Amino acid sequence: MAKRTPFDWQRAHVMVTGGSQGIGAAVARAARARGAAVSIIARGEEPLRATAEPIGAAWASADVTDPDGLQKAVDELERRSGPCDVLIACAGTALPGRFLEVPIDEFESQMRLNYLGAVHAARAVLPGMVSRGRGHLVLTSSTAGMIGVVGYTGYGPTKAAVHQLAHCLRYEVGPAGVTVAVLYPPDTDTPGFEVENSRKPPETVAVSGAITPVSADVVAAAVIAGIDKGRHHIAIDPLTRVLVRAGGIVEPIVRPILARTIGKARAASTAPS
Ligand SMILES: CCCCCCCCCCCCCCC[C@@H](O)[C@@H](N)CO
Repeated sequence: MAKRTPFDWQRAHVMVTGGSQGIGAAVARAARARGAAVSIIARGEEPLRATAEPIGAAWASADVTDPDGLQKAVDELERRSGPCDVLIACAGTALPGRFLEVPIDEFESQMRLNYLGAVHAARAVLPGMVSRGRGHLVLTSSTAGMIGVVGYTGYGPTKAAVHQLAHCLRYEVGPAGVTVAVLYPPDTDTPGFEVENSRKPPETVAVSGAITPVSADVVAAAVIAGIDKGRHHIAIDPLTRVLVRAGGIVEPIVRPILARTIGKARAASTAPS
């Protein structure tokens, strides 16, 4: 079998959406450390500047839910640092809660940001990648996009949608030389995770406990290794790796185990003290 040519980071222009903090910022730093030209896109100018300037990255402020604004930012960054070779779509949020207690607009806002934000980012860079016959897209799903997790009725479907987007898109752009990869981070220690934790129902905390949170740098290192190896699936922890491999076979096995954990957590949280 022909040996893969290692990815040439030194000649690459890497763009990261949601790049001003958390996983996005860690990925930007890791790509920069490999010698890539890095551009980061996020909404707030101050956090962007604070992340970009110390590592010598370019930045542009844009909201990934606004396709026109995002396209302008991508065009500007491509004028500055050359065509985008790698797009890592990290912008996203998780707003857990019980289905009937989550405000209805949060279902829509999470779908707009997590799913449509990935769609808009991919559409902004794909015409160029396809015409050049090369490129890497990394779209961020989640462990919670692979398996139903209690308390994530608003979030999980957005990440399942990202997973499906990548699978459908790969058929179209793979033959043109573009690799479409899906990243499945478990709980990751980021500023967003602190906010998420503050609103998790106890049963979500109980189930999430099955996987120990990882650092954003660990996720970033997995992204870099995944691109180096041309992987289509980038999972970090062993449990998520099993879920990614086994997909639908695992769900019926896992469901009764999770149901017991949830039952115990509910009973403990409603027991009189
Ligand atoms: C023997 C099988 C047990 C299976 C247990 C599966 C538990 C799965 C726990 C998933 C935790 C949720 C992961 C969400 C991760 C992030 O996407 C989220 N925190 C966003 O910030």
